Amino acid sequence: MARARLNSGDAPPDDLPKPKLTKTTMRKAAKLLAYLKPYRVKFTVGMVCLLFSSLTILTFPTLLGAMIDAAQDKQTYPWIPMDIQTIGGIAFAILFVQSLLSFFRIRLFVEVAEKSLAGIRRDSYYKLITLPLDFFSNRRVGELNSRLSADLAQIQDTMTTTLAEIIRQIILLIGGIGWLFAVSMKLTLLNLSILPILVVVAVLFGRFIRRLSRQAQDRLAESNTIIQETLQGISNVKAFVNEAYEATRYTKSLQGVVNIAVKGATYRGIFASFIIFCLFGAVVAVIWYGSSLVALGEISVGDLTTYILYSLFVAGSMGSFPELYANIQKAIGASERVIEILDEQQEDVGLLHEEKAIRYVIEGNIAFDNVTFSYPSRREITVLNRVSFNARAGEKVAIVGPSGTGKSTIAALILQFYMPNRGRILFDGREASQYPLTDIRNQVAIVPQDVLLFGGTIRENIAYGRLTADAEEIITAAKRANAHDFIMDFPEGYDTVVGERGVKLSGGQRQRIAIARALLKDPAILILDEATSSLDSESERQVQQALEELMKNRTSIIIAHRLSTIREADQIIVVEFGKVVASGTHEQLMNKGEGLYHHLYHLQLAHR
Ligand SMILES: Nc1ncnc2c1ncn2[C@@H]1O[C@H](COP(=O)(O)OP(=O)(O)OP(=O)(O)O)[C@@H](O)[C@H]1O
Repeated sequence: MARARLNSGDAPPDDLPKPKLTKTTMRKAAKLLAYLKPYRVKFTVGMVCLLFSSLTILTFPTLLGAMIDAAQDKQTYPWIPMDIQTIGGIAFAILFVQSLLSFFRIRLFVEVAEKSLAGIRRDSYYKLITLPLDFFSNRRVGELNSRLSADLAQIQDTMTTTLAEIIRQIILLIGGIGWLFAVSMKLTLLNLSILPILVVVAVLFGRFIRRLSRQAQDRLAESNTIIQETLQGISNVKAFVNEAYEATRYTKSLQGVVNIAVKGATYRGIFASFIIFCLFGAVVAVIWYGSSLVALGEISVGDLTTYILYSLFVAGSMGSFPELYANIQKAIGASERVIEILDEQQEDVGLLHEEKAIRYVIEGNIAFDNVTFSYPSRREITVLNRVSFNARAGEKVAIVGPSGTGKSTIAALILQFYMPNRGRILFDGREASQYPLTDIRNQVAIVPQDVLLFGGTIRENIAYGRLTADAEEIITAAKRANAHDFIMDFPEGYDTVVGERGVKLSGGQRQRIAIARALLKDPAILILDEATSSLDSESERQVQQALEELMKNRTSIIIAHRLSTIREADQIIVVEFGKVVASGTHEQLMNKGEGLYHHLYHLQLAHR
């Protein structure tokens, strides 16, 4: 049964998993009902409207039957006057009340559902942004996002329509069957012996057809992937002269779509004729038998009309239950997954601006004391093994080593994205755990390898370093980061929108924006994850200059890929397979005459 959507948001996809309805799953889902609590008065009023609007609908068949009987000078029920005009008037009055009740029901339910859903959405988002990084490393963010929005859309659909619909259909079903028995016991028994069989067959057949059409959709999606792939890699297709191969591949895939669609059409055709035959067959049977009862004088024509109308109600609600039940199942599965996210353990990060204020100032001394670490998602691999080093406030410390040895992991640990399994990380001689998490992150800035800018203006992107910065401070930071000139070259200057819908910035430009952002933050500790991809020499010079400016007066941890840039470092730490294998200044390490650093340095010189 197709129902119009009354709410915002995307329609939930059909393929949401449906869990078994058990006590535990229901109890979990019920947790979300707490979000309805603040709106319980409106919800209750909505329920009352729903109850009365469903009950009023049930009076119509009786009234209409009585009207037909009144036309033949018969009075079916003593409590309904035998006058067409009066009955017509009553019917319209009830209709009016019913419409009013329906309006309030829909209006209140949608309001309550939207408001409580906004609460669930808000809490899920708050939770997501305060979850530790580990949570995200196990999941693909795009998937998480679409999963969550599909789940929330399903819950929303259930809250706004499915719940109300179930209650309405139950009232119609019970009330309808009650009235059917009241009108004619014999007819009802005949009817009840056919209807359920019909409904069951229809539901089963319907499910089979739905599966077929889903297969057709999947096939179509597959063939669309071919188009997408080839268009994205069109230069490859052309370079390898593989047009013919792709054309055949697509044609084959299309043939598959057609085959399955035609198969679906055959079954759909059978199904439609079967349903039409049975539905009308049932109507014919009831009217046939009913008419003979009328002929025998057992029931009146009005009764027969009343009866037919009630049977339609009952059949309608029986038919709607499978879909409603499936929706509830999906909603419960969706709630479970949302609850799982809401129950995750979050980091100790507040969501109020006041909570950002720094309580313990860090001067900039960092020490790693025998730190051993493996990522929670890959416990079996020890990424850092008893790593120790000491960076005094204001020093430049470079970390070098082959790719994949754990350099970026050291940066992630300084930022407290993860906690060491063993050993300690100290800031100014105090253990990291003694500081509030926000204090550490507020006083450490990172200029990452791959700078991600948000889809806003350049001004907003720089201000992300310190949201309270004024226009002048932003410009000063940009000037110090060698970014001001290129920003002013854009017609809209600082208001230039970057990212997908705006200007695409070059790697070097993005880095300078990130440097300006870090300058604005003015941290005690700076982590510089050098970009692996090399910039052209002019851009490189500009970035290098900006970095020198940024590194002044603070502790800098440089994860270096180009050894030429770190010759001046106060200390170079050489890491291999997660262990510190050597440390010292450039001269000290070179003077050894052998070792990893020496080797790497010569390797890079040779590649110049
Ligand atoms: N989130 C993560 N979950 C699990 N393993 C990870 C994660 N991030 C990195 N690793 C693994 O940890 C090891 C160290 O990675 P890391 O990024 O610290 O190396 P790196 O020295 O910075 O490398 P590069 O120089 O290539 O940037 C690698 O084997 C990597 O596969």
